[in-house]
Amino acid sequence: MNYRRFFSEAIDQLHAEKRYRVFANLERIVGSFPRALWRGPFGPREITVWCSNDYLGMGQHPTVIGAMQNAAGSMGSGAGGTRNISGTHHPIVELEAELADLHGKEAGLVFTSGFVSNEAAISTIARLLPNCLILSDELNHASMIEGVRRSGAEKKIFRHNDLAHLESLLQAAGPERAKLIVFESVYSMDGDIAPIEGICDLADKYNAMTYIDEVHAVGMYGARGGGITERDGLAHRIDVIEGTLAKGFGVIGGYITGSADVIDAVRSYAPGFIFTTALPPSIAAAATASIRHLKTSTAEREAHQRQAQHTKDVLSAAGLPVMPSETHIVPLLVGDPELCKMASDRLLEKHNIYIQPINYPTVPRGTERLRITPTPFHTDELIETLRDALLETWEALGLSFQGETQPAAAQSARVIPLVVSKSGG
Ligand SMILES: Cc1ncc(COP(=O)(O)O)c(C=O)c1O
Repeated sequence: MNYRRFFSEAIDQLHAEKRYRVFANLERIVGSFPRALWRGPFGPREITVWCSNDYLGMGQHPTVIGAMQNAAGSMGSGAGGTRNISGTHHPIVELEAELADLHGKEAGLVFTSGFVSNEAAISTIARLLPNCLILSDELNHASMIEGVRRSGAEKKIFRHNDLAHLESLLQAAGPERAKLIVFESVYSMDGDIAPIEGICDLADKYNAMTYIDEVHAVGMYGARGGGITERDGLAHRIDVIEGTLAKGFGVIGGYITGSADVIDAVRSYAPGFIFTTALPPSIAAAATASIRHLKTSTAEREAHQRQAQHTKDVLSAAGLPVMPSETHIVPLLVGDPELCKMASDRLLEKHNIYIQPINYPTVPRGTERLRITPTPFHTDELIETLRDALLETWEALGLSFQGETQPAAAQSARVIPLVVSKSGG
């Protein structure tokens, strides 16, 4: 086999399918978020980032940066070992206790990323449970899908947020079989929320275990930032709550929380936890500082919600095809991969606005979109600048406004009803 040609053809294939990804080379500057330097083909240029998952801007919070600097200054840059072999430093132990408290659970366990936490925890839990059947929402994140696959357990996919379908699968499994329901609270591409209470009711009725991914909710929802399960008073009804330290908390790492026994089992059996170097103590210290800050300060959450709603209002009033979202995520329907990339390129090159295009396989074909994530630092003025740049881009590329014919698949991805004409706002 010609290995070089093989990989070159694999890349050609991605180009042909319009799936080849180009990274924007960015440089953040503390104090100026969401502004950043884009190191593009014409040299460094200042742009506004509209697609960061540092949803609350905690990555530039002085308390978080200070905690990281202090811990790095006193404890060094790396953990120096796996958790079992010299890598368990006090800041990690503190962080795990903080996370358990955040979700009202007995114990917490930290991983190097949210991806690893899902992959390691789901695969281990479902592998340990005898003859386990996993029931997985069809829109679950790739990290959960990897966990499901790796477990080797039988899986059934239930239609997105469809309680009736989930119930029929639970019923068919029979009362004796071990069952694990895995789902997210906030779905990151559409911004919708799972019917958590209904899923818990079904789990009780059919004696299933529940595992929720709160990656796009922790820090942002609930009185103390404990996510949608905290906001809705449902955390005690979920067996395992998983989250990230990289988005709302602005650092890096992932975690699970649950009963002491479940956490102990994952800690003892999950290769993704055991056979890898622990998070640096400085990262753990920064994450703890961020969580503690957001447990008591509501200013960031309130400003975030306000600016997210304002962005939705301004863009939909201008006739732009904002898809319905119950959360801070603002998806703008394009419906074609090439046009989606062209829109993103034009926004960056002509308007100094960075929004990464979201194409298949992250979203279904025909529902390609720009996924906009406002933060508390996106001012009203920046939102108006965004609207004007989007309007110019939509006109220049002949993209569909609200109420205009969309590509077939996009038609099923509803948009917020037209408020005023597309030139309005
Ligand atoms: C729903 C969901 N779960 C898990 C992850 C992985 O989290 P992390 O970025 O911390 O690896 C992501 C990442 O984007 C995600 O969207």
